[in-house]
Amino acid sequence: MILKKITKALTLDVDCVALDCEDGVAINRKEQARATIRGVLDKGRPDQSKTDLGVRVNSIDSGLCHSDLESCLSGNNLPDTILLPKVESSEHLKWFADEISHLVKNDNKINLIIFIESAMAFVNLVDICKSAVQLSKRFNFVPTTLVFGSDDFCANIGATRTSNSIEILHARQKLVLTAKAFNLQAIDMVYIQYKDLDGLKAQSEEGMRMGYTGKQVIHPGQVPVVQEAFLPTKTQIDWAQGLLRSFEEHQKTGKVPEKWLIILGAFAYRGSMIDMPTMKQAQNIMKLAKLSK
Ligand SMILES: CC(C)(COP(=O)(O)OP(=O)(O)OC[C@H]1O[C@@H](n2cnc3c(N)ncnc32)[C@H](O)[C@@H]1OP(=O)(O)O)[C@@H](O)C(=O)NCCC(=O)NCCSC(=O)C[C@H](O)C(=O)O
Ligand SMILES: [Mg+2]
Repeated sequence: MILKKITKALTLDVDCVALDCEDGVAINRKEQARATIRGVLDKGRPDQSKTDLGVRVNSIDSGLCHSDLESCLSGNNLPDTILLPKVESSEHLKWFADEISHLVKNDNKINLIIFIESAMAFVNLVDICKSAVQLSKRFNFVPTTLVFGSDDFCANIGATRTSNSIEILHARQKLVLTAKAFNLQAIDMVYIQYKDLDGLKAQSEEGMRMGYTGKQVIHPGQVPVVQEAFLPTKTQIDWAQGLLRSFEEHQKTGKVPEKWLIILGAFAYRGSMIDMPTMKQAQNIMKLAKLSK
């Protein structure tokens, strides 16, 4: 990623900027990318910026990861997050924990975002998550997120891309399911046709409905479309607020609002049966709405 793009990325209203040493950088530019990233970290984050500043290092098996980590973890300003691509086993996590223990000298905890992007990674996914959680208790990193690396995944399993993405459906569902089991965020696949904003919107909304908490973006033009797709709509917020208000009222007064019909512990609200799972969905919507303010 060249400095011009990094500078622009740091002005965007995004949750995390990933400074890339990996697949966005040509093999003969790796040293230059490390030096540029070191310079950006040394300058410090722009004033008032709440954006998480991350570095995507090269994969452990590439043989380049140690030098990437050494460079980005060596100065006074550390990145908030390391994005570790092509993680395939708990051994990879052990290697990473050992590196971090040697390179991070103070008590700082670095966030870890794990890219899952091969058949072997999916076969070992539960072990990878267990290992990340266990190791984080003894080493100074915090696993926060799994990312679905769909492009590498398709290359790895020899899949052909289709318009309805059937070839990645199982993996896409497995990632979100496993992430949630370990209380990790799940970040959805990248949409590489960066000029096709309608296609991006449809894929983003699909990911959000599947339970993903966000999506990778590769171009500034993708940011507003993805943010809108992952935030609750006004209609959803009105529904959730109304439901929670009515429920609180009911809890206080013990009276059933007239519009509620109690049936075996459930009640009716705006024409739907509501029970505890639906209340939790309403709470999820409000939590997300508050986070986005
Ligand atoms: C895809 C691109 C190469 C297109 O770049 P470009 O032709 O320069 O686009 P534009 O002329 O439309 O750019 C308009 C302005 O926006 C800036 N820009 C473009 N992209 C970025 C960016 N990523 N971050 C910040 N700023 C950006 C341009 O500089 C222009 O600025 P200005 O002149 O001031 O108006 C390019 O978008 C790009 O390189 N994107 C990133 C590619 C990348 O990182 N790929 C790797 C990540 S995806 C992945 O890893 C997949 C995953 O691992 C998997 O396996 O699935
Ligand atoms: Mg990849």
